Amino acid sequence: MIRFDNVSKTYARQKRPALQNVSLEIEKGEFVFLVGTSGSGKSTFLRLMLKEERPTTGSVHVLGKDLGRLSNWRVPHFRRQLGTVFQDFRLLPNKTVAQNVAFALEVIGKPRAAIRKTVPEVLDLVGLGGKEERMPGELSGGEQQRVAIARAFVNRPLLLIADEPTGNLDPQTSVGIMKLLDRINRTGTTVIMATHDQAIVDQMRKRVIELHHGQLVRDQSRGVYGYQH
Ligand SMILES: Nc1ncnc2c1ncn2[C@@H]1O[C@H](COP(=O)(O)OP(=O)(O)OP(=O)(O)O)[C@@H](O)[C@H]1O
Repeated sequence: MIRFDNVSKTYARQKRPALQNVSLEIEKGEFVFLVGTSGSGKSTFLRLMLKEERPTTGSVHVLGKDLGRLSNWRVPHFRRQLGTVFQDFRLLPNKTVAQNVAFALEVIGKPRAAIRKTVPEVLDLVGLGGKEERMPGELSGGEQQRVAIARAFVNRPLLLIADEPTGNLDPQTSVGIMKLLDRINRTGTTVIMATHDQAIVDQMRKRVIELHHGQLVRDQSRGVYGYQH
């Protein structure tokens, strides 16, 4: 599903590489935590998977495609097969909860009738049934993140990429969000999540990949957070 072959990335005008000789494989259906101190390369790793950045050397394969050979005009179609969730939710503030989720389907040309049916289903799945007409500003942080997850999942992506999805949430709310991501993972969606949340990584006991100064220093199944920060 995902393969990094000897991937290094040095940003323009930087001396130190953000990623250095990273090789790994992630299989379909896995749940993977990406950990490491600030600046260790986690976001760079995720951006390479989305083809938002290109490696300086090495190759990245995602969903069977060599991203180095994927032409730019195919990138939007490629990204539609991935769902993304971020720390800061990134909802459209002037659209309702339902409109935020519907928008993800409108941009890919889904028929109206299908949208009308799917949006309430996915909002129920994330525990937001009854809040369809609220504006994002009228929701708690945890609820806003549930909307973001609904939006990411409504296309049934094969891969969900989450960059610190619990970074702005209190511990109890974070547990709810993790239960939801776990449920999504159980439907067969591969989940890759960058995080600084020690309690969550220790609780979930999933595969843990640790980066340090851009190098892969640990790859552990049923792992723990493993370092002090
Ligand atoms: N667009 C960029 N241009 C130049 N340097 C960058 C850019 N993005 C990241 N870097 C550098 O690359 C290194 C890795 O950064 P990255 O954002 O991948 O780390 P991270 O592990 O996600 O950190 P954090 O946990 O703080 O989000 C850092 O030294 C950072 O300063």
